[in-house]
Amino acid sequence: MERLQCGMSSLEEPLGLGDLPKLSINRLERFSPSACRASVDDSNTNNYKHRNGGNNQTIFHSSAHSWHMQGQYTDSSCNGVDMEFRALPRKVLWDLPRFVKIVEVGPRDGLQNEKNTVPTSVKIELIHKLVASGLSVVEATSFVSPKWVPQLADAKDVVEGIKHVPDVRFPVLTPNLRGFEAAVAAGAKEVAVFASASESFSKSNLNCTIKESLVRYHDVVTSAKKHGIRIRGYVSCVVGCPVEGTIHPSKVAYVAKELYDMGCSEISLGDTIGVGTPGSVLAMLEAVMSFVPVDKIAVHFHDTYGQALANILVSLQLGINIVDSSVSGLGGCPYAKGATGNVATEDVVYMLHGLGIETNVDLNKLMDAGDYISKHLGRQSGSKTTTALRKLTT
Ligand SMILES: CC(C)(COP(=O)([O-])OP(=O)([O-])OC[C@H]1O[C@@H](n2cnc3c(N)ncnc32)[C@H](O)[C@@H]1OP(=O)([O-])[O-])[C@@H](O)C(=O)NCCC(=O)NCCSC(=O)C[C@@](C)(O)CC(=O)[O-]
Repeated sequence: MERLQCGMSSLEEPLGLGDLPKLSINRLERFSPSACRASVDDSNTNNYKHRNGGNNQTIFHSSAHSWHMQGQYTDSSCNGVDMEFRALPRKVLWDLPRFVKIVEVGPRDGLQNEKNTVPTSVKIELIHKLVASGLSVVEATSFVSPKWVPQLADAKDVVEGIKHVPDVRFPVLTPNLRGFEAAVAAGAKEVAVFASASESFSKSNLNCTIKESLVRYHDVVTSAKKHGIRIRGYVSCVVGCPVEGTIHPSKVAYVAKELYDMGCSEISLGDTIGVGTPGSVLAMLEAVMSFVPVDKIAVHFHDTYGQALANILVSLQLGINIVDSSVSGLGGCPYAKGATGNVATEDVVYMLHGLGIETNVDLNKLMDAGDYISKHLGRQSGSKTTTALRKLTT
């Protein structure tokens, strides 16, 4: 009990650089002004380095100076002031990827937490709208116990309703072999397993210890390999846990390494209760990157404390180019008290396009998908971008 109170109170303060563990944090040096200057000097006007799977590659960002309005880039003419603006992001922000793959998790992470179960037909229509916006990976549902997550008890029907959609990945969550087999029987081509860096959260979310969950997932991965099914691995509570408080990066690195070594093709790091700040996220990523290649890491931020975009930016600067997000900022975990929604996909797209990073997503169509589900849920969109842009156009 004493431990629990202690843990809870530690989450009242933001986790910052003061909480950095004694890990090798040599990458921090790359954030120093002198390191940035060196990078800009090396860049020779429009070119600069970015890391891709550990290799340095020179890229060109023609629209890094642009801002994004109603789905359009607004490139102004090249006068002296514009040139200065164009140079600015490269002086301050560097090492950014050219393309970011967005993994839309709204239909699963978003809708699993709704008080009223959303009808299957609405879920399917939402997924179609998300795909129409250009998203190429949409996490569709979970094959978990309906006693634990009744909102997603229609998983089979959802997969049935989207299986004809070509060229889009639809991963589904599977907590055990039983869920995996049901997913494959329904026609799923990709699954995700979800472990935790916190023992307490593992117990409340999966009713087992971290080790037991990893044993289960080993069976799932073995079976997935046999079926040629791609498998994603989540680690939740990567910065903080609602019960244990601060989670040490070494615990996250351990679970991430286990999932990667057993054969997960991508490891998504979930700040389940959204307590991370760029300082604590940096330390956590640093630890994981010692064991998992940067191009296999995704970040998954809930926006409880309004830190998600800042955390994504710091992740991009480390070379990560896969970002999970949820349309309209839907979400939360039924087993993580106090967790609010994921960062809104619309806000992520707005920021990325503003940085000149491509996503292949049409912001207007994405906002339409957000409007559709928000209207159904009877509430305003959780996306600040949608709120701002809709005010301009109505
Ligand atoms: C893992 C269990 C099943 C253990 O649950 P349990 O109660 O320990 O397991 P059990 O084996 O005793 O089974 C209980 C009942 O569920 C059935 N069952 C068992 N497995 C399945 C299955 N796959 N599909 C359908 N039914 C299943 C099983 O047959 C049995 O039915 P009964 O005999 O009582 O009628 C349960 O704890 C569970 O389903 N947990 C999932 C909870 C969940 O989905 N949480 C939200 C995920 S969000 C998250 O983890 C974070 C993430 C990924 O979003 C990242 C982030 O945000 O940071």
